[in-house]
Amino acid sequence: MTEFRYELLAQDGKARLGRIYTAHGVIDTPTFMPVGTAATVKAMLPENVADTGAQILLGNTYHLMLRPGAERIARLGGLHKFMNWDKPILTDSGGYQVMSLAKLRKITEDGVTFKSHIDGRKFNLTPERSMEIQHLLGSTITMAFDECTPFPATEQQARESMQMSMRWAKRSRDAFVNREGYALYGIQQGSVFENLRRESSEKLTELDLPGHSVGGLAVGEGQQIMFDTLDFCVDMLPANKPRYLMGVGKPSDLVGAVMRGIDQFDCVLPTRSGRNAQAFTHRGTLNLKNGRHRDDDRPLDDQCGCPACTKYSRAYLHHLIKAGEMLGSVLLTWHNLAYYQDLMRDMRSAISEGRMDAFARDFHAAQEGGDI
Ligand SMILES: CNc1nc2c(CC[C@H]3O[C@@H](OC)[C@H](O)[C@@H]3O)c3nc(N)[nH]c(=O)c3cc2[nH]1
Repeated sequence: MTEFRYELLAQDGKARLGRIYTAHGVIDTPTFMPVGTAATVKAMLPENVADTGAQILLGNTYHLMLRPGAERIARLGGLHKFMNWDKPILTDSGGYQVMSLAKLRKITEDGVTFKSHIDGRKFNLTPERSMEIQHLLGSTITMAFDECTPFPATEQQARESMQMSMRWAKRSRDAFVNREGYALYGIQQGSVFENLRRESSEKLTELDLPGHSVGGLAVGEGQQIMFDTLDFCVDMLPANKPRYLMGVGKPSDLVGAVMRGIDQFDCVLPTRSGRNAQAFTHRGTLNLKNGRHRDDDRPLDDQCGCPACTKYSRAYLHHLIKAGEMLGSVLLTWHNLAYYQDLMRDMRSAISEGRMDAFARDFHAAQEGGDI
């Protein structure tokens, strides 16, 4: 069996090249984790997600506890078997989604009670229940149960929210069932306040967890404030363990956050945008709804090897989108995931060769080059 372990292989400034060893396989970092909220990466077969280079997926406690239910997935063999994905799965703990999706939420020290946004059934989610659900799912990496502090927040609001999340982190650690090759990650909170981020990091370090995430960002603060916060909060987390920035982001967010020491990312952007005709390419972002593509027989991205770019034209993709054909969503989702994986792979190469600064300069020049 494999113990859960992080190996730091190289550094270039604050950017890190690493590898995470888990019970379900190895993850090369920096890594992007496609979001598979309801036990599927929308519009994709898992084997095709793996073809793009993804080594780990995301699942969600909130969605799966409501439907089809954690006990049901456990009876059916666990989430890996259920969705036919045998590599690592990281599941979020539910707190964020309760605040963003559920109705009639009530937060107490014990946890959160809420009504399902699907059928109105009442639920109670506590650190202990969140750990039990993620255990039933068979998650490779379990996230502590936390509250994602809204932005903006006053320092006092952020302090109270962070301190409750740290009490919940200890309850999560005490309820987590340790299995070799599996891990529980703590979630750093504290909004944009350096003193609160430090207090949160000290509390998490005391729990001696195998990995951590930076929570409470990508909540509307904007890229500059996010980067300014990362400039001081990432280094507060133990350097010998993975650092995951939750919910991030667009390509330039990923480049900037890798350069500030982040190892893991998740974001709905590549998949959600793919279903909304938006494509991320090496030369910037374009929307295939735009009529200018109707006669364009060029590939979407001439530096991409995915099926959308090697087998079809922009004109065809435009046609599928305008006709509302589901193949349009499939091909653009596939492309965006392939682009994100290529970006992470290119950053891993740049770090290993000590040329991350040059990579970032070339990346921004190509993105702003126009004429795509
Ligand atoms: C988008 N910005 C953002 N997302 C965030 C998520 C959910 C990511 C999860 O939410 C889902 O997408 C919205 C994905 O499936 C992912 O698992 C967070 N989750 C927790 N537990 N704590 C946080 O402080 C937190 C902060 C975030 N900021």
